[in-house]
Parts: sequence; C-alpha cells; structure tokens
Amino acid sequence: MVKVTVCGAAGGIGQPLSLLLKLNPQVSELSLFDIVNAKGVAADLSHINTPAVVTGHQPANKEDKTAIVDALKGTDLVIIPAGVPRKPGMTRADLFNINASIIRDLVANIGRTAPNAAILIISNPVNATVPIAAEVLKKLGVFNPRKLFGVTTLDSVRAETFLGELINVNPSSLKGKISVIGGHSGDTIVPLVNVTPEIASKVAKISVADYEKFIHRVQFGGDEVVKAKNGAGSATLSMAYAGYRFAEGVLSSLAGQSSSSAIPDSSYIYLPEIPGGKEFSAKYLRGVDFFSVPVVLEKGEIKSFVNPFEKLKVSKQEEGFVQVALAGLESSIAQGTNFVAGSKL
Ligand SMILES: NC(=O)c1ccc[n+]([C@@H]2O[C@H](COP(=O)([O-])OP(=O)(O)OC[C@H]3O[C@@H](n4cnc5c(N)ncnc54)[C@H](O)[C@@H]3O)[C@@H](O)[C@H]2O)c1
Ligand SMILES: O=C(O)C[C@H](O)C(=O)O
Repeated sequence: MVKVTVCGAAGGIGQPLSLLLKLNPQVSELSLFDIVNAKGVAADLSHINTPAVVTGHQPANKEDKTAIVDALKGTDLVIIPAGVPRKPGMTRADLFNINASIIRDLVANIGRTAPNAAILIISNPVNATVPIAAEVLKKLGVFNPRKLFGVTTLDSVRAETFLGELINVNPSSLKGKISVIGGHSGDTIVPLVNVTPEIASKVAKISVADYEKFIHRVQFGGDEVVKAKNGAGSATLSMAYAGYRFAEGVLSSLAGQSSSSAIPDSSYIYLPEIPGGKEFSAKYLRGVDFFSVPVVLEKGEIKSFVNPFEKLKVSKQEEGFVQVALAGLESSIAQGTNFVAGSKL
C-alpha cells in the first residue's frame, strides 16, 4: 500500500509521469496536485484498469490551503515537476525567480503534512531547488537527507542513449554500466564512461572529437529539446520516463527489493549526513555539500552512496570535469540556501 503524490501533475511532465505511476501495481493511491486541471487529469487516469485509486486536488482559489493538505496527507512519496520550463535563449538558472518560491512553498507543505515522505525534485534549476528544499525542511525541523532526491536520471538516460549510438550497442544495455555525477545543468553534468572494462574498451576506440561531442551532447541535451520545441517548453516525455525510472527504484526499495544494476542510478543529494558523505565532500568536492552520486536505496531512502573516485574508474579528464562542475554547483547551492534564509515560511 503506497501513496504517491505528484505536484504539478497536470503539466507536460506531470501527465505522462502520472500515467506511468498509474500502471505501477505497487501504487495503491495516486494523488494528483496542480493549480490547474488536476481533477481533469485524475478523472482521465482513473478509467485505467489498474488498482491505484487516483484522486485530483486543485485549490479553489489562492487562499485555499485544503487541496494541498488533502493531496499530501499520508503520502509515502512526493514527486515534484511543478513550475515553469525554459524557452529558447534561457538557462535553467533563469527559472530560479519563479520556481524557487514554488518549491519552497510546496516543500513547506510537505514538511508540515507528510514529514516522513520521500521527496523527488524535478523542477529546475535542480542544482538550487534541492538546496531550497533541504533548507526549508531544516527550518521546519524535519529534514531527513536520506529522503531528499534531486532527479538527475535524464542525464543518465541521455548518456546511455548517445553513447549507445556511438559505440553501436543497445542503449538499454548501458543502464548501470556507465554513470553520470555532478549536477543537472551544462558543465555541472559529468558523464563517467570508463567504469566497466567492457564499455571502456569500446570507448577507447572513439575519436577524441566524437568523445567531446558526446560529452557536450549529454551536458547540453536539454537545449536540443528546448530549441526543437521552439517556445513550447522543454523535455517532458523523456523526463517522465526518467523520473519514473528513478521513482520505480524508490518504490521497489520500499517493497524490499534492491537494484539489479551494477551501478545504481545517481541522484543529487545532501551528502554531509549520509555515512561517509562529509569525508567524501571534504576530500573530493572541496566541501561542496550537494552532488549527484549513485545511490543505494533501502526502504524508500538512501542507505549509502557509491564513491565514484574509489569505486568507479574516473579518468584524469573526467576529474577535470568535476572541478569545473564544482564551481557551478557552489554558486547554485548558495543561491538556494540564501533564498530560504531570507524567506518567511
Ligand atoms: N530534472 C530534470 O531533468 C528536468 C527535466 C525536464 C524539465 N524539468 C523541469 O520540470 C519543470 C516542469 O516542466 P514541465 O515541462 O512539466 O512544465 P509545465 O509548464 O508543462 O508544467 C508545470 C506544471 O506545474 C504546475 N504548477 C505551477 N505552479 C504550481 C504550484 N505552485 N503547485 C503545483 N503545481 C504548480 C503548472 O500548473 C503546470 O501544470 C520545469 O521547471 C522544468 O525545467 C526538469
Ligand atoms: O533543459 C531543460 O530546461 C529541461 C531539463 O532540465 C532537461 O535537461 O531537459
């Protein structure tokens, strides 16, 4: 019996993500929250013949606080794709002004109504929205770093797809054989492709130019979609797939199953309170607290993380990418943290 709540359920990501969740037999209640059309999406999905009971929650007006409380009451897992997406010419950081307060307020509601829920944050800029969520939960005295996840799975999905094309292997077979660490935007995204000897030997045969193109494509894959959609938003369907892939891992862990992948999917997490995280951050990340690393899940929370520098093979060039990523992460984390410090909850 698992209740899952999607905040932003009527959006471009929210709808297909909710569809995939409705198909998961582990979900007993699927609670859809949005400021528009949540009831319509819920009515539509409720006709699908799977066990999950779908409920729609939409505030009647700006003052209505009951819809969000009803949506969150008793929930085990909250997934947040609420907020605005990019248009051509924008960076993810340009979304901060609007999305920061959306995340702050939604997470404050989660902290008050469902403090034990696992929280998956999709809304951009992820590098800053996850620190916002952590600060809000800290302020409310309910922060459990094992249950706060920035969703960076789309970067792994892209890396598997683009590398598969390049080395001519089925991209699905690359799940768990390569890894993506760092953050979720531009050069904060660091693909690691030498972690298994089998794939490393194929990667060794790629030209330097093709490898550089691959790295650029993973780091800036979001731009390709924003440009192609030409003002109609950013990745939604591939994101719903990626968000579901990560959510499914959390759900499986709640059912006592462990990941079958050699390397589990990464998530952007707060390291200092995860065992070994503080030391990892001090030794390899110049003390940066939030970083996407492969996470081992147990009972819906982080049991441990995989230290890429000790457990995965990281090349000198990839180490250089990490140094570049850290600079970008430092400023986004500070922006998110300062925003909450100056906010009234
Ligand atoms: N993490 C990732 O890899 C990744 C990938 C793609 C998109 N994104 C981000 O996900 C977010 C959503 O993208 P989208 O394409 O689905 O956008 P969208 O505009 O299609 O949908 C967003 C939904 O959020 C709702 N919303 C706005 N404010 C809300 C609030 N206070 N409470 C509840 N719902 C609210 C809107 O009504 C809308 O239905 C964007 O910030 C985008 O940048 C992240
Ligand atoms: O590019 C975006 O703005 C959306 C998302 O973060 C992505 O990577 O596709």
